[in-house]
Amino acid sequence: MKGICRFFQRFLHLILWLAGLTLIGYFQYYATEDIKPSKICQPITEVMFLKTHKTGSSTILNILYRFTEKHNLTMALPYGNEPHLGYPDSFHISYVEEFKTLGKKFNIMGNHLRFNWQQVRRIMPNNTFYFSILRHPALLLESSYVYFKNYAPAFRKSKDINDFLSSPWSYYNMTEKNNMHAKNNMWFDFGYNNNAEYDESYIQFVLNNIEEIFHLILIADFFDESMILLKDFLCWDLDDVIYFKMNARSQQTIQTLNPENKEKVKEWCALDWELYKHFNKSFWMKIQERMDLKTLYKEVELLQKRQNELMETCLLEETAIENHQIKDKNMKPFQGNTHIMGYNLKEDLDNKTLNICKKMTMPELQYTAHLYNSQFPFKKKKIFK
Ligand SMILES: Nc1ncnc2c1ncn2[C@@H]1O[C@H](COP(=O)(O)OS(=O)(=O)O)[C@@H](OP(=O)(O)O)[C@H]1O
Repeated sequence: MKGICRFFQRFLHLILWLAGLTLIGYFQYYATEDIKPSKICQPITEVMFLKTHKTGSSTILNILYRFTEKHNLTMALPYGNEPHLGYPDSFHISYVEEFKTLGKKFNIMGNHLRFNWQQVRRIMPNNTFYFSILRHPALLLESSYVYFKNYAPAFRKSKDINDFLSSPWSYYNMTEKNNMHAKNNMWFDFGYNNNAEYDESYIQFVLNNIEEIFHLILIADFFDESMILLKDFLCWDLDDVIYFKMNARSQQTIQTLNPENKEKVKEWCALDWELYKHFNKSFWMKIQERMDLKTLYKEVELLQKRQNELMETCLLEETAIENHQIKDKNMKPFQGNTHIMGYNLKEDLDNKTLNICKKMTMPELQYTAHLYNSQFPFKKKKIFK
């Protein structure tokens, strides 16, 4: 009996000793890392991104496309040769290719759509992480104005953006198609009425609704900070959120609102302004809850360092270039009604590096077609238009 007790005592000592060693090893390992992980976690692979317009959303979609390929995931893609998920119609599952066979099995969703929770939840798994991005409404309007100049009737009729803003009601007709780009575009993209009257209880109701569904709302004006917060929420690696800026306007086409009109946007797009103010505040609160500012900016610095390294490795000019300078016509981004910048790759890259660089610079429509064709090899090829 004594022998058995001693055996168990020794066995217990051995277990305690091994547990102690593991703990010491764990703390030593993380003490030597630059950045300590806030927690040990599993990367999230079920993600829905509401791609709002002119908010840096194509840069995020490129990140999601690369993550999808890296982990061999499935993406809810626009059906047939469509570039978007039915926008500006309210989203319906039939806008997704193979929704009947793959519904609830998709991992990632992120193409342009007008949000409709009842439909989206029918095709995405129940544990999906929902996020989106907002931008200051004045900067967004500047960007939309040139991009949608001939597409939105309200813009088409005005001389320039300051002319439009000086008397918006003389150009804006709420019954005309495609005018959502001219007034409260983010509110519209979230699925709400962009022409609704300003009403505090209605606004509060919408903000509460969005908060109930979306786990995270990023802010384009703090893009790199947003990437760090996103990677923290998703438990992704820093490399997963390194990006090259997509869809930037050429310098020559930039029209800037004068200070008076910049202020006026807060009234003209009052619903978007409330949305932005609310989620800008909650963005910084979420950062505070999850990390201190020192850690945040250390990670931002690492992200920018890695981004610069990749720009040097990949890009012929080491920066974005004008559309007419892009050598490979298959790598030209869709131009809207303006001039959108793109990239030239270096010519002597090895295959592995070339693949990384190509995917980081591939414009949205081309990448959508590429993913579609590899996800649905037996369907008619999607071609980018
Ligand atoms: N990383 C980063 N940081 C800050 N801003 C960024 C970033 N990436 C894209 N952008 C700017 O976002 C604008 C394009 O937005 P979208 O890609 O959402 O446009 S679209 O709706 O898909 O056409 C476009 O804005 P403008 O240049 O003002 O037009 C891009 O320059």
